[in-house]
Amino acid sequence: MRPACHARTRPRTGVRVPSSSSAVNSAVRSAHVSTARPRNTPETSGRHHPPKTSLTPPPGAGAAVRHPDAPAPGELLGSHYGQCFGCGADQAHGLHLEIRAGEGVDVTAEFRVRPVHQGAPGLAHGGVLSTALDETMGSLCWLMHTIMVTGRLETDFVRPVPVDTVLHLSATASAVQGRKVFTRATGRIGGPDGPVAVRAEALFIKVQVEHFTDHGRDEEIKAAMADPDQVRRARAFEVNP
Ligand SMILES: CCCCC/C=C\C/C=C\C/C=C\C/C=C\CCCC(=O)SCCNC(=O)CCNC(=O)[C@H](O)C(C)(C)COP(=O)(O)OP(=O)(O)OC[C@H]1O[C@@H](n2cnc3c(N)ncnc32)[C@H](O)[C@@H]1OP(=O)(O)O
Repeated sequence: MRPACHARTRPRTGVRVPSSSSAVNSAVRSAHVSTARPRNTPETSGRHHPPKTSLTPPPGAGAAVRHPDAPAPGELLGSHYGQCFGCGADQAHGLHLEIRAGEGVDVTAEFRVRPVHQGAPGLAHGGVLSTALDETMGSLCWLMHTIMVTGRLETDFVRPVPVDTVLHLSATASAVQGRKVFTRATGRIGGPDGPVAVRAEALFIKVQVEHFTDHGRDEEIKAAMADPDQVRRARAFEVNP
C-alpha cells in the first residue's frame, strides 16, 4: 500500500476562532477571484498577509521536490476522502476528478462538465471550474508527501466552457518556501494540448492532520476514523494503519 502523506512533526499552528460573530466576520479570509480590489487588506481579512504578488514565488523560494515514494508517473492518485466534492466517489454531484501523477511535481486530470455544474444555461459555473483547478493543485500534496490547504486561489476564465466539455487539467508545484507551496494549473478544451479555457495560480499552506480533526464537524470526523477501509482512512487522516 502506498503510504499516505506524512504528518508534519513541527508544532501545530492553531487557527484562532473568535467568539463574537462580528469578530468571526472580520477574521474570515476569502479566496479572491480575479478582482481589482486590493487583497488581504486589514478591512477584508483582519490579518496582514502579503499582497497579490505573493502568488508569485519569491526569489529565495526553493524548488518543489518529488518524494521518493510518490506515486509513479501515470498512476491514479485516488480519492483522499469519499465525500470530497472534488474527487470523492460518494459525492453525487461532485466533480469526480480522477487525477494522475506526472513525472515531476505535476499532475493531470480530466473533468467532464455535467448539467449539475451549470452557472448560465449550458455553461459551467465559474466557481465549479475554480474548484476543479483547486482540487487538481491540492492533489500535488501526494507527490510531495505533505498535507496542505488552499490559502489563496486566483482564477482567470479565458473561454466559456459548455456542458459536456471535457476539461483537460494539469497542475504543477512551482516553488516552496517554508510552509508555502506555490502552484499553478490550466484547464484546456479539445484535448491536453487544446486552447486554455481556465488557468489559476494558488498558494497552499502546509498543515498538520489536526487542521482537519480539530476543525471538522465531529460526525464526519468520527465516521471517517471508523471507516473500515484502512486505505481510505489513512489517506483521509494520515493515520497509518
Ligand atoms: C479539503 C480537504 C479536506 C480533507 C482532509 C483529508 C485529508 C487531507 C490530506 C490530503 C488532501 C489531499 C488532496 C488535496 C485535495 C484537495 C484540494 C482542495 C484544498 C482545499 O480546498 S482546502 C479548503 C480551503 N482552505 C481552507 O479552509 C484554509 C483555511 N485557512 C486556514 O486554515 C489558515 O488560514 C491557514 C492554515 C491557511 C494558515 O493559517 P496558519 O495560522 O496555520 O498560518 P499563518 O497564517 O501563520 O500563515 C503561514 C504562512 O502562510 C502565509 N499565508 C497564509 N494564508 C495566506 C493567504 N491567504 N494569502 C497569502 N499568504 C498566506 C502567511 O503569510 C505565512 O507566511 P510566512 O511564513 O512567510 O510568514
